[in-house]
Amino acid sequence: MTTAEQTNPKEATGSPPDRGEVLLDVQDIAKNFGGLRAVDHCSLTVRRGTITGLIGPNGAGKTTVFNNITGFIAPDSGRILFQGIDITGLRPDQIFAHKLCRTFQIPREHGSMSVLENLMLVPTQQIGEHIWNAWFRRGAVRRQEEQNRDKALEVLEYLELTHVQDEYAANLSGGQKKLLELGRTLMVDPELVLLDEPAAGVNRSLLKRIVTNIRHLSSERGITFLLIEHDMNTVMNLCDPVIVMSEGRKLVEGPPEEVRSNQSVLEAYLGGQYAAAES
Ligand SMILES: Nc1ncnc2c1ncn2[C@@H]1O[C@H](COP(=O)(O)OP(=O)(O)OP(=O)(O)O)[C@@H](O)[C@H]1O
Repeated sequence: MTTAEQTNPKEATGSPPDRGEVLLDVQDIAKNFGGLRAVDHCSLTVRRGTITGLIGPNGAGKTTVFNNITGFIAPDSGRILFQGIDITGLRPDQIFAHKLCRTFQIPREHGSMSVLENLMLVPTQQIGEHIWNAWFRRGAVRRQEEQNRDKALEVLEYLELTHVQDEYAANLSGGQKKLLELGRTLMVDPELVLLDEPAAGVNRSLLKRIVTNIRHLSSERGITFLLIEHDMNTVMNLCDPVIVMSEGRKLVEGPPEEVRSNQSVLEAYLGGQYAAAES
């Protein structure tokens, strides 16, 4: 057995001791869809300052865990703490307001709006949304819109998307749409960003930019990341620690090189093929 943390599925807790405080604490969550157990008493933690990878074979339950954390699907049982606050069962917008943000496997841009407008739409506690504010506090509303626009322009510059700011979002390439998704999270200065397959459908040069951006946002702005990714090169380059899920639970957690050579991870990925080759 390697030094990667090998966990009993029912007691899957803990992480390497030499990291920052626990930012996200997923405690024993379960989610069934009819007779199918998608998440099976899964526990995991994400420590502040890390870029944590969440990997596992298709159907392991990774996206369902993301949906549970971000309020898109409530878990049937278990608890989720973010910065020590119980966020279990809160709505997505309430969780977003805690500065826990996510991107989607398939980007969800507003195609008929410009790239700049897509960013300006991100809810940043806009006072103009209340009708009486729009009537009686017009100056304040205008100032906030200006601040919002300045923030959006800064995000676009950071992500090197300024040249497409007036383009319809529908016209962006797959990689640019992923960058726009990342940009939406940056509108609220997030604490934790969950990225669902940031490398999927992205060409090599844009993938390099996305990886560089994630690294810089982590080291320069102190943003913590949890990302699901099937592209192992990206995971190995970017993530530490790496959490492996299988059959709805955390199987192993550890540094990427240890996880890669872990026997139970190989078995989980290769399943029957691996067992047959061994015998
Ligand atoms: N809304 C749903 N209704 C019914 N079954 C679902 C639903 N969402 C997910 N599942 C099932 O739950 C299981 C876990 O799915 P999930 O998408 O969480 O896995 P995953 O690890 O993210 O897989 P992938 O890597 O292929 O995206 C799968 O068997 C999937 O078919």
